[in-house]
Amino acid sequence: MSSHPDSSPAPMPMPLPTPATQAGRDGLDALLARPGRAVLAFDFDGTLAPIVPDPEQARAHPDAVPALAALAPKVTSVAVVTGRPAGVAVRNGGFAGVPGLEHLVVLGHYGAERWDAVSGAVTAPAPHPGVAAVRAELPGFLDQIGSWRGTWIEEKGRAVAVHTRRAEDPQAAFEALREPLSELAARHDLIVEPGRMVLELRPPGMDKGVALTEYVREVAAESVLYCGDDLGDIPAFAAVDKLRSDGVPGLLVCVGSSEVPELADRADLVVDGPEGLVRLLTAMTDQLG
Ligand SMILES: O=P(O)(O)OC[C@H]1O[C@H](O[C@H]2O[C@H](CO)[C@@H](O)[C@H](O)[C@H]2O)[C@H](O)[C@@H](O)[C@@H]1O
Repeated sequence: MSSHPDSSPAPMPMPLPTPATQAGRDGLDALLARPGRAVLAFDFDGTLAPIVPDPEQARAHPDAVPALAALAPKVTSVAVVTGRPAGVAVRNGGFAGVPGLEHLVVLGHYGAERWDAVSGAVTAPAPHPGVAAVRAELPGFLDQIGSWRGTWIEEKGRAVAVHTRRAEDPQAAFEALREPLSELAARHDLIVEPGRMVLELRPPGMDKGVALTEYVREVAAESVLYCGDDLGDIPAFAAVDKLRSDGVPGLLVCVGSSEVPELADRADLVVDGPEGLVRLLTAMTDQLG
């Protein structure tokens, strides 16, 4: 066999996995049959970006943005739907100015904020007054209910999050703080959004399911793929279920983890970490030619 670059064989296309459910297979078939009418939406942390102890250090997997950029021109739209502020997801994801992602949309704060690559601007509602009140009260409140060493507060602008991943016992800290933080949130007309070793106090009225459904309608998509890894993605999974019952085929993909087993149970396809998602995106791109 010659090793000359001109005569080297073309790389083998990445094999496309088969979804475990009929609804998922229908969703994937519809997406591949009419990619020009499909929306692909992805969570950020744990899905496009590996989980790390410090949220500031989270970055998209190095192959994730190139994989999205290769696939995006073949479909109607690619969106990132995240609990992060939209601007933070854009920065940590490295999503701005990427050829192929000229029409990317990032729906931040569970859909309350929106960044789009066309304008490069973020639109957002007025801040909820409860967030400022909770921000002021939270440090003293945490001291009062007991010291969970390693627990810390993430300032998110339109929300505040209490992280337990770096506590001595992350799960015990999460469980112990959940109820008191729910009461604190309720006193200020906020809700608690639980996630992977994090309890976020944020305004009510928006979730990833509402955000995804509105976006699918806005771009008149005829099929949808949603991929996530966390509890905050469950409303988006439920939204895809509802869209399917309304006649819009969909594929639910879970980036599996031992921290959120319930999401894998609801998915049509489970992939192994952001690397597994990159393999899926590459296989879809290969399939679409
Ligand atoms: O909707 P997402 O994009 O999944 O964002 C949800 C939360 O993600 C971040 O926290 C998670 O990722 C961190 C970095 O890997 C990790 O340290 C933490 O334990 C995870 O919960 C982010 O910090 C939160 O604000 C988001 O709500």
